[in-house]
Amino acid sequence: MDRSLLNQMLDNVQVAAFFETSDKKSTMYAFGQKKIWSKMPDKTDSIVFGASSFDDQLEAGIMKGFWFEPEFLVLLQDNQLLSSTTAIDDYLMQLSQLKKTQAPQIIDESAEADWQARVQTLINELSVNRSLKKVVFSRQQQITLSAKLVLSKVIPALQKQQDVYHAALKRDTELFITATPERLVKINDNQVETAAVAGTIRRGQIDLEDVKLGKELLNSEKNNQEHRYVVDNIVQQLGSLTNQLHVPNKPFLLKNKQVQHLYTPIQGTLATNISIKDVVGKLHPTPALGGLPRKNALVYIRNYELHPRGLFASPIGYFTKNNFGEFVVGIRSMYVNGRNARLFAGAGIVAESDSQQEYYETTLKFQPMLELLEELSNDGHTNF
Ligand SMILES: C=C(O[C@@H]1C=C(C(=O)O)C=C[C@H]1O)C(=O)O
Repeated sequence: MDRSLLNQMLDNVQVAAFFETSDKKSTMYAFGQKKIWSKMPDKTDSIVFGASSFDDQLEAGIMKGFWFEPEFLVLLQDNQLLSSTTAIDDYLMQLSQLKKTQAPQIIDESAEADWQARVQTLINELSVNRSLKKVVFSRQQQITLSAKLVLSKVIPALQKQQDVYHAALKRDTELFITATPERLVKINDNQVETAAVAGTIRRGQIDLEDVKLGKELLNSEKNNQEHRYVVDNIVQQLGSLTNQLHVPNKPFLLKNKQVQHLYTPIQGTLATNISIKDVVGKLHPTPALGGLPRKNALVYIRNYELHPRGLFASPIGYFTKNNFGEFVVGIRSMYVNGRNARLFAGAGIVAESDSQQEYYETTLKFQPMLELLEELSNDGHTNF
């Protein structure tokens, strides 16, 4: 199957979604809208794609949350097409000639100058206020581009980034794009898979340094504490929804290009009559994206982050009428509307955190989207 035609089709329709697993075994293209919602619907008689807003703060457009039942779906499994080729050909016939697009250059950038100072205030608060244990604090970077982004260019550039999920959601001029390492939940029959991803250190320049940094992360009391908050909370939240949970007693390392994380995969068997929506609703936001206790952390985020998060750090994915589905969290992400982009990065802050290190960590977490923009500005000819 010529993927470039499918990618072009994403630009030809008003509403679309793209979802690819980190092992690249499963790729989905969803085109056109049969129905739309701003909140995750309870059920579907086919398939629904979408993303929730982080905590329902006032937002416009897709950042309020956007869900749709597609008109047409293309599935690839291990690069093999599962959909009928004639149906695809018929649908692709609607492709209008695409206008030649310009490679988008970054023409303006602005960051939150006082973020590190606000993190320090948060650290001070965490050391005196025992009713707040962890807050995942984020910042945004605004970027003005010289030209609009088109998904037919974005998707192949995004796919160059390895070992992460690739997802995109589009409505009219709006796009949300993520290269996230973090699955929120996958449900297949009655099997549920989730993971705690929290605790971060950079990658080393050479193997020896990388292994040393990995060990440092695995042995770091501060990072293990941050991570345990997430594991314990997931286990607690899933308690009433599952019959059995398998939780390794020690985290592994999950490595991406810029960072490595502590990672605990968690599997279980779903109790009867539990929907994927119930699971997403219970888990989101885990203390990897919100904090602990959840309510207090969300109040803190609302009061001290400068902008609402929209779809950042929120569930993005799909589910079917048979309660199959997969959701990831929209981190290492950006929102684009026309020529304006907003990039997001956050870090879990605890009383033992160092504001300068957290600043550096968020700088690394912006990189996937900055590299994507760099790649697009060279029209796909950059080799990182
Ligand atoms: C919030 C982000 O990442 C989350 C926070 C992490 C941490 O604090 O160590 C690690 C992975 C993610 O769960 C982000 O990338 O923006």
